[in-house]
Amino acid sequence: MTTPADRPYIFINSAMSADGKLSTFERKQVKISGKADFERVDELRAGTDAIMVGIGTVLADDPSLTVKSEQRRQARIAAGKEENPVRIIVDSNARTPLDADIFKKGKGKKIIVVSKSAPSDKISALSEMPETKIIVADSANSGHVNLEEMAVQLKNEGISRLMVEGGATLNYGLISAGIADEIRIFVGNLIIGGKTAPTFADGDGFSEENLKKLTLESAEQIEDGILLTWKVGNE
Ligand SMILES: NC(=O)C1=CN([C@@H]2O[C@H](COP(=O)(O)OP(=O)(O)OC[C@H]3O[C@@H](n4cnc5c(N)ncnc54)[C@H](OP(=O)(O)O)[C@@H]3O)[C@@H](O)[C@H]2O)C=CC1
Ligand SMILES: Nc1nc(O)c(N)c(N[C@@H]2O[C@H](COP(=O)(O)O)[C@@H](O)[C@H]2O)n1
Repeated sequence: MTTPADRPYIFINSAMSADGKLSTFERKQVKISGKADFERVDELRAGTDAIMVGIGTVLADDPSLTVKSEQRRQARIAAGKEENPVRIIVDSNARTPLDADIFKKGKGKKIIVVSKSAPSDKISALSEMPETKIIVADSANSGHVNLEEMAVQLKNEGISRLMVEGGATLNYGLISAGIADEIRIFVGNLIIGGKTAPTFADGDGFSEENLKKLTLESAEQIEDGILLTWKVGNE
């Protein structure tokens, strides 16, 4: 059993529709938030040590996860940091495409977290990508990466503050592992619908006696949406 001191402070930032969806049934990136929220997310990115997504988001959206503002990148450099936070993909089977935007856009370190059963040829191909480190984590019972053990390894890499940008399955994995400390959700002014569209937290779901309790820290209107900030009760 690890303690919060053994791992980074982990917060999830997502944008969801008014009906709780992260994207459409086609699982393609949807513009949920506007310019003001985009700036807020960029500021959050610039203030973290690392940004993490699941392999599902890489395959669906191909994000670059870079800090977009030149001014914010320069401020990081002036503070003695890389211009982008470390970019991390949780990818048990080393499926990250070698032509993913994370490798093509922006400077800085990348970490791919794989499980011990990932194919060795795929691991070695990824490890040859520039500024890329492979972390091999234990497998959870599900066969996916053991997120708690991964978090300890990331702390040992010098990551103290970790921002997670989804998607639905990774969000649930972190919350159910009891290692998500804070959740920031921008609720946008649209309905996406669809029973197979990803929600903020998919996975198996909690039974009634195990529901995860949150404490509301703030609710702030941004343009036509609301930013909700919650602390997660992990005790
Ligand atoms: N609106 C928003 O803010 C955002 C929306 N999205 C949307 O979300 C969708 C993608 O979500 P989703 O498909 O759920 O993919 P995720 O990005 O959540 O990645 C899930 C994958 O991560 C890997 N993984 C490894 N270990 C674990 C673990 N212990 N727990 C959970 N996952 C693990 C698994 O694949 P493996 O076993 O192969 O490793 C799993 O399938 C897309 O439609 C995207 O557009 C995504 C981000 C933000
Ligand atoms: N904050 C926010 N608002 C939206 O409307 C979104 N669709 C997302 N999606 C996330 O942003 C990632 C794209 O990052 P890059 O621009 O490529 O750096 C995407 O993968 C989702 O994580 N976020």
